[in-house]
Amino acid sequence: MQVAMVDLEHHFANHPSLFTGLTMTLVSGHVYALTGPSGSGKSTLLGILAGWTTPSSGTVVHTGIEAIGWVFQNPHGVAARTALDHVALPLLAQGEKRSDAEKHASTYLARFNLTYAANRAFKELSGGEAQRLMLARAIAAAPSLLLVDEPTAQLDPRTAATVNQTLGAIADDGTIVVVATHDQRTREACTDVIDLGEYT
Ligand SMILES: Nc1ncnc2c1ncn2[C@@H]1O[C@H](COP(=O)(O)OP(=O)(O)OP(=O)(O)O)[C@@H](O)[C@H]1O
Repeated sequence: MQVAMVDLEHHFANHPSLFTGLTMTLVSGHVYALTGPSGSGKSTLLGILAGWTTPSSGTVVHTGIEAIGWVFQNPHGVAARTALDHVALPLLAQGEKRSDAEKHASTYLARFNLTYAANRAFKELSGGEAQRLMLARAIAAAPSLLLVDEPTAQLDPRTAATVNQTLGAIADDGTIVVVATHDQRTREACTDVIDLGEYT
């Protein structure tokens, strides 16, 4: 399973290039921090990796990528549903029995330090808990490629730290993870860095 970026260049009509000459192969089990100044094209590159945006030149070759997951900067959940329900849902959708899905969901909650919050409604969760829940839910859906956009942007530094602590373990199942971020500590929690500042 891999995603190969080959000589990518992108610019919007009548604008200069955001990045150029970007060649890199993303592999299973790695968590890539996607960094660069504001406006350098991080979100645009996530869209290119997902296949939503066609690069101006170069190619992205997906090998063995079946499902792509996203986690956005603002957590979205169902207010009255519990944390456990949010993670069990993708497992039920994969055909697991409810009892198995809940057991399995509990292990994902544990991985993101949320065991204590399993039976809390989404609306009762703090920003950091809700963001960790989004990561747990995304991983439970077993994507081959997970794209995460600024997971700590809305969080204070202490809460952000609780999210960053879980990032290292996020690719344990072999998922390829790309995290767009401005946060130095998020960057340090990842295994690799793609710095768009190097491709201008
Ligand atoms: N559809 C579009 N048409 C024209 N310009 C666009 C479009 N989408 C984004 N841009 C511009 O391209 C540049 C890169 O945007 P992008 O959101 O990818 O940057 P970013 O690195 O994610 O920024 P930030 O760190 O501020 O979130 C910005 O100047 C943005 O205004």
